[in-house]
Amino acid sequence: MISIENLTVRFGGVVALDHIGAEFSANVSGLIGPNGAGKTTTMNVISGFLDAHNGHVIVEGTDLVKLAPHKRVQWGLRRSFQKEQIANDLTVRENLMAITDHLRGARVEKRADLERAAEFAGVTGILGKMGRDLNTFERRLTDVARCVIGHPKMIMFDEPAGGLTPEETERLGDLILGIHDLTGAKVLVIDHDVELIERICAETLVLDFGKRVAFGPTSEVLRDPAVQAAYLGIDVEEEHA
Ligand SMILES: Nc1ncnc2c1ncn2[C@@H]1O[C@H](COP(=O)(O)OP(=O)(O)OP(=O)(O)O)[C@@H](O)[C@H]1O
Repeated sequence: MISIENLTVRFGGVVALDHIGAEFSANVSGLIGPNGAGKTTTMNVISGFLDAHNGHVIVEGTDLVKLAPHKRVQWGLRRSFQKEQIANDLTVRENLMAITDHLRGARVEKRADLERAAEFAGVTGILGKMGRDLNTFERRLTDVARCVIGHPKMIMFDEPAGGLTPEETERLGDLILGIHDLTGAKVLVIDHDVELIERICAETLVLDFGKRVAFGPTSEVLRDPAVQAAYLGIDVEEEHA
């Protein structure tokens, strides 16, 4: 269970998140909303890039908002970024080792963990390739491998389908769906690709202007007129006229 309670973030006069609450029980959940809705702010608060003015994010009994950011990684929090954090002058293997090096455990276990993550993400064949030589999809797969290393408990993906072809998006969706079975982690996905969200996220939270518009099973949420008006740009008045 990922329990977001009363989460509030302000930037000066802008209320980026206004007392947001949602209890995600699905293995893969979605977070959607138009530009400026507060999606990235939510992810930044959970990962520790930003401080919340108020509220809690409780996962498996731990309030992540209260943990120091580096302790959140040790606890098992992982995230991907809109622009992947892959070092160009390191190989894929070295990029993955940058994660395992920061985790506790014996070297042999870390190596096995790395190999398992690489195999899962489908990057075993490119472990020797330099970061700068990777195409967009290979970078994204490397990012997935980074996220599943080291017994994660919660993984957040920020627009994972950005810049991918429909076929690549489908393969990435399959991978994300497999993460819980591999690691036991809960997954939270932000994306503008509603088809992807509908396919892989059992539950979805919709934000608009920092407020909760809807939360629940994804198919129900996407049919909600308030969501269609806010997110999909459909004029509800017109629809019902
Ligand atoms: N560092 C900041 N300083 C001031 N305002 C900010 C800052 N970061 C975000 N905001 C504001 O907070 C609100 C929420 O922004 P956020 O980036 O979370 O939205 P988003 O839903 O992720 O949008 P997008 O889909 O465009 O990435 C917006 O009004 C934005 O302008």
